Amino acid sequence: MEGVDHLAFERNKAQFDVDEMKIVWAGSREDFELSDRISRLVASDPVFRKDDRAALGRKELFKNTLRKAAHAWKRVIELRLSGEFSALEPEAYKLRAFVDQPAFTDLHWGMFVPAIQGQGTDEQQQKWLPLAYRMQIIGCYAQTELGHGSNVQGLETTATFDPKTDEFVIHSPTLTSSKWWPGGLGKVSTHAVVYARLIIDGQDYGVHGFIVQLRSLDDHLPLPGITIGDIGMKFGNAAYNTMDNGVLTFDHVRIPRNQMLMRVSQVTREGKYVHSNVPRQLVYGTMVYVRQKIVADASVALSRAVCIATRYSAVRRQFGSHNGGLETQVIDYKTQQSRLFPLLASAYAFRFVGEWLLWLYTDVTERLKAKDFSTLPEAHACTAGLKSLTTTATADGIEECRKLCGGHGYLCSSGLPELFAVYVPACTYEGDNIVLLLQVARHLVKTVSQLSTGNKPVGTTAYMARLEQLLQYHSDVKKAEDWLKPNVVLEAFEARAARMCVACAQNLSKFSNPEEGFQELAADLVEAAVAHCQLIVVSNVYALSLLHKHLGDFISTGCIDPKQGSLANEQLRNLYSQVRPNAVALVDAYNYTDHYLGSILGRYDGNVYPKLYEEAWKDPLNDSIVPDGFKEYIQPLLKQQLRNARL
Ligand SMILES: CC/C=C\C/C=C\C/C=C\CCCC(=O)SCCNC(=O)CCNC(=O)[C@H](O)C(C)(C)COP(=O)(O)OP(=O)(O)OC[C@H]1O[C@@H](n2cnc3c(N)ncnc32)[C@H](O)[C@@H]1OP(=O)(O)O
Ligand SMILES: Cc1cc2nc3c(=O)[nH]c(=O)nc-3n(C[C@H](O)[C@H](O)[C@H](O)COP(=O)(O)OP(=O)(O)OC[C@H]3O[C@@H](n4cnc5c(N)ncnc54)[C@H](O)[C@@H]3O)c2cc1C
Repeated sequence: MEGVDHLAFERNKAQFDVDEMKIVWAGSREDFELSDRISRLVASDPVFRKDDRAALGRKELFKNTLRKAAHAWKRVIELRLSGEFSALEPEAYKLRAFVDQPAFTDLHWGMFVPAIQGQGTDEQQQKWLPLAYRMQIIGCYAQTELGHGSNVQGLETTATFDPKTDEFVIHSPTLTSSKWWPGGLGKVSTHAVVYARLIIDGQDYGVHGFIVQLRSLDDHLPLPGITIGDIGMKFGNAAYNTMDNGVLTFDHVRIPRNQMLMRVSQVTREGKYVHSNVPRQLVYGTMVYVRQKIVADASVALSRAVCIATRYSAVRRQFGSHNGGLETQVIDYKTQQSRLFPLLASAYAFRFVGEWLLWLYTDVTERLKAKDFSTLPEAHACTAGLKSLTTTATADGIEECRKLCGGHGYLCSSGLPELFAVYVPACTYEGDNIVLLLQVARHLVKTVSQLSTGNKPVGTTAYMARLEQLLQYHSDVKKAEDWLKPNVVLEAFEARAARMCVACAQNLSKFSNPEEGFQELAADLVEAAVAHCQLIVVSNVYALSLLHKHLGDFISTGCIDPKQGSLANEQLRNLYSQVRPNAVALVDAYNYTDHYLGSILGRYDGNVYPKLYEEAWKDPLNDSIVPDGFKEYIQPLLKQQLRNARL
């Protein structure tokens, strides 16, 4: 029934202050009030309706996205939500909160602007950022090519310095050098930060960033030498098809020398390459920035799915009726709890580890300003590893939430198929998850190999300083509640990670060619990297469900024995019983509006069945009782069969 809270009985079970938890989830009271205000504004604005996406064709879908993005920008300005331009991140997130589907603005604010901020000189920032902030130009991040994405050093686009004219000539020498994938590129962006091989006097200086105008600011047509378009439909129906991921080729396009991003390296008027003594990897800085953002995004995406699955699990009843009484809520089944509650915990864990990663990223950014590069390897390893870990867990978690909702989870009106289709490329973009874990593994093996030189590991590898102790470690857990002691859990995760890293390092040492060994042992190295990254999350937040899931590692590395593993599982069941009365309240704390969730199963009021039934009839297929095509194709067949039967 309308207006009745079918989940009130669940909300009354909460054993904590939901309003306080809303502040914790938002990060601060100010952030809560801002996000609450924006979400309600969006929910009440018909321009931001989401229920029509599945029925729109690609062109209408895209046009509608442009309309939403333009309206969102206008509303951000009207409502004075646009903070000081220096505080850019909220800009990007405010717009994303309004548009709430992939759009060119993601890459304008999320990559084009940060690339200029991070790799542009002060003069270049003063010239280009005001144009970008006012959206007088629209930018994208054009790095990936048809032939190379993971291997940035393999990019083929060239930027050849012409000393006669003081210009770079940007060119696509091969088909595989075509820029391919950049979001916002296909139909909207007027400019791009293009990553290309810097060539001076025949010498290749590797990949650098260049600001290139792509389209006229008058008629939006591609400039001379530029061929540009969309790469075509992607996974899912609406999903990422609201984004114009593009293809771009250059035919000897000339740009002024001062459009090479020159904070890290410079080219003088005379054509001299100057590389101040900073790590060349600073050219990758934008990717590091986005990877840490993606960890925060993971907690949002996973919490949306968990909110839907938790509320529906509390509404859904199946089996268990006695004497005509109510059937059992599926959330009370231990199997449902063992699948759902670890995801509920993960959403919170990723939210908090994302805060920690933002601190780490901010710290390394400040240090870089002071030419202190000491924590750059740690920042790269943590952003790469946590981006990989959280996006894999979130993509798998959204699919698990669909399954937790049974058949109705497969309906578009559950919100889960769209959420999954929009989310899963996160395992690939901003770095393929395996490639990134291999970067972490390199960092770990290097750390272990340097221990013998007296090099003291710091940051998230500090536990390696206690290697002797960790290699002797065996848990002294004797009863289930021992697993509630944070230090007991932490030591087990440290020992597991240390032993897996050392085992890899020892096996690598058997190879005369280290690179060959690394390739041969890559699968083991990835597992060791996962163990290390899970330790980072655990040391910042949570554990037991991970320990249970990876029990094989803990037992095979001798950290715990099977009995202790079963005690952990026993403790996990006890914890599920403690979570159960708080489950609905814990997802209420995300403070998501029904509009934002876009899910009938996840409705705040739990009024699922009437709304599911109502929604079905809105499907265009129900516009007619006899569907188009039936009389044309099926009825003749039926009649023919009937005639044959009478013969
Ligand atoms: C507000 C909105 C927020 C976000 C936007 C919204 C949504 C996002 C949606 C879509 C965005 C998607 C955009 C993209 O996908 S952009 C393209 C992304 N592409 C990649 O991520 C490419 C992945 N590949 C790489 O990063 C590199 O190729 C590599 C795998 C790291 C290898 O690089 P390479 O130069 O060959 O280096 P190595 O030889 O492996 O290592 C040499 C040395 O360098 C160190 N290193 C590597 N990378 C970094 C780094 N980023 N920072 C610091 N140091 C780095 C590496 O550890 C090694 O060090 P040693 O000490 O061992 O020598
Ligand atoms: C939705 C979406 C949006 C995107 N937006 C942008 C954008 O705005 N700008 C941009 O520049 N790019 C963008 N990209 C491109 C994206 O960054 C790349 O696709 C990503 O970096 C992966 O690279 P790849 O496609 O070359 O994968 P590949 O590296 O070809 O991966 C294929 C397989 O090879 C494996 N592999 C590759 N190298 C190794 C190795 N050394 N060892 C072991 N296994 C390996 C991978 O693990 C994977 O299983 C986007 C991509 C998507 C899907």
